[in-house]
Amino acid sequence: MNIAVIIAGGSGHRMGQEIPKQFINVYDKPVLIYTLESFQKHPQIDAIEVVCIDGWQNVVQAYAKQFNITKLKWIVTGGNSGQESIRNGVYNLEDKASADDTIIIHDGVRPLVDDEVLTDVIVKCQQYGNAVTSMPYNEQIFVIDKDDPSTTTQYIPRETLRRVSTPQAYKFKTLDDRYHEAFEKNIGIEGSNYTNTMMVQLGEKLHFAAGSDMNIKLTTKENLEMFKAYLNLDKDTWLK
Ligand SMILES: C[C@](O)(CO)[C@H](O)COP(=O)(O)O
Repeated sequence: MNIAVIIAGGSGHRMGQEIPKQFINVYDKPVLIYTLESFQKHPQIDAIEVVCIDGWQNVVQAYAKQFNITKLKWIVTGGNSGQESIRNGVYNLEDKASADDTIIIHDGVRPLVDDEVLTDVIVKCQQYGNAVTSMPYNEQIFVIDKDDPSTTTQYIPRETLRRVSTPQAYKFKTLDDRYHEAFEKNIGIEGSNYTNTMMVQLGEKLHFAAGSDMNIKLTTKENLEMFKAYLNLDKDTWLK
């Protein structure tokens, strides 16, 4: 089975809105539903779990019914951080998923994930045991000087870098075991950590899958405007 775990646990403070960003309506549809529709229509996705900010579970249920997200099987309450939310989603699958199932973790606020990106991350995970969506860097990256943070004297050659996003796919047993280990040992769970950085800190080798420039994360108001522009560029795909 291929199970999507959609992380919708954030409160959206960075966008300066009262309503969490995954629930903001764009052309009469919540951002989260655009994301769920991408998984709903992908033939290789068997089931969807949403990890949701507390208090919004009924809203997710109602929207899923309204927009016909029939693959949605479970709604789990998020935690106090991104890593706690993903962990809750993974632990909820312990009596539902098999060891070899592919678990596709995705940010609920990345609504423009397309079929090619989803297919590649699933295929690569089945081939290598895990896969993370990634893109090359096309800007130069300079390191902040620790004694004088508004200056720099060092850069990282961009050819040596990949920027990683979601979806990311992992085999269920490894993912579940690694979350237990990480929370027991307090490794890779603080601050801006995510499944990918936790896995690397625990010694796993990750495999790159194809990414897309369109697969933006809606963090700021400007991202939201960009999202609308993309929707209008390809109305047939996204605004049906
Ligand atoms: C993929 C990711 O950038 C972590 O590598 C993820 O999108 C981070 O999400 P966050 O909500 O900004 O922590």
